[in-house]
Amino acid sequence: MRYPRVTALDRLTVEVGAGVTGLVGANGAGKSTLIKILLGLADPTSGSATVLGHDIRDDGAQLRGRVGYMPEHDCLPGDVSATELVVHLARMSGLPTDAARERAADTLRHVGLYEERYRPIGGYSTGMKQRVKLAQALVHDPDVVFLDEPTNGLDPAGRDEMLELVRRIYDDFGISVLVTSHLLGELERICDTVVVVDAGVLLRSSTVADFTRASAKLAVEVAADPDAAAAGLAAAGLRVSRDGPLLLVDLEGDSTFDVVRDVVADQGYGLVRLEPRRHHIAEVFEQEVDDVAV
Ligand SMILES: Nc1ncnc2c1ncn2[C@@H]1O[C@H](COP(=O)(O)OP(=O)(O)OP(=O)(O)O)[C@@H](O)[C@H]1O
Repeated sequence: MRYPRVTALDRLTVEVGAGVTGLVGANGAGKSTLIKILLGLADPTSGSATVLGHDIRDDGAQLRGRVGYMPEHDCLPGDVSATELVVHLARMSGLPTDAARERAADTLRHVGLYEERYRPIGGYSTGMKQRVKLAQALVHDPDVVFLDEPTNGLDPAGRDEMLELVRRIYDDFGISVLVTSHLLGELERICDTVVVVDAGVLLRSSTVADFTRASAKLAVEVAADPDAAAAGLAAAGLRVSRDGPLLLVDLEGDSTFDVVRDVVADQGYGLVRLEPRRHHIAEVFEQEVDDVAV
């Protein structure tokens, strides 16, 4: 997708299956552009895409009937209530009036809007507005939803609640989700698959499990002084490094667990935690950058 001054998406080839998929990239990476193309709202300058088997160039109206869309920016009219807006949009999607009312009430309740839903949206907090945007994306029971930065502008507690809601869209209703964020960490928590885009170029697309594959280290936390415990474990023949209060022991096999247990018990270090370490996605990227730098 080329705009006059910038190539927003550059030879991006990606396939996304059912489940919750995260689309992550810095501001300007091309996430919103990709969503608008997939909705058939923006015409790519070259290339092709299909959504649920519909070609984006020819079947825009049909595919939008099966897709829900939560736009990024504040686009809600301030002088109507959440109920009025969501009922209206449900009817626009083809639901008869009674069904639209019923679905709107259910959906607003599901996203956590109760009595407030009868008040004008203009007086809502950012978190409530995000919930209205989410409700209207779900009200016509789509097969897939595209959520553009649903956690934008929310405080940490609001982010957690929104992420939980996003995950439940698939777990409770079987509606697949494509959700964008510039924060890798939050997508890692709720997504099955993550697609990483940078300046319009695909960096990586893989399952979160692949990203966060277990590293060959055992994280050990003890109540005693970690320096003393590190020395004790090293004396037993283990290779030990430190990550703050955590001791990272090279995992040679199952016997490493036994050696750690025995040393910690014999020396009375007081075991707090013993677990194979998993990478966070961000660490995988840092590692890849380090490898390239080396
Ligand atoms: N209508 C447009 N005309 C010209 N350039 C555009 C247009 N829309 C987006 N761009 C440019 O395309 C690039 C990708 O923008 P896009 O909004 O898709 O990124 P994004 O990853 O969604 O970021 P953000 O979260 O900030 O919206 C940016 O450089 C942006 O300035």
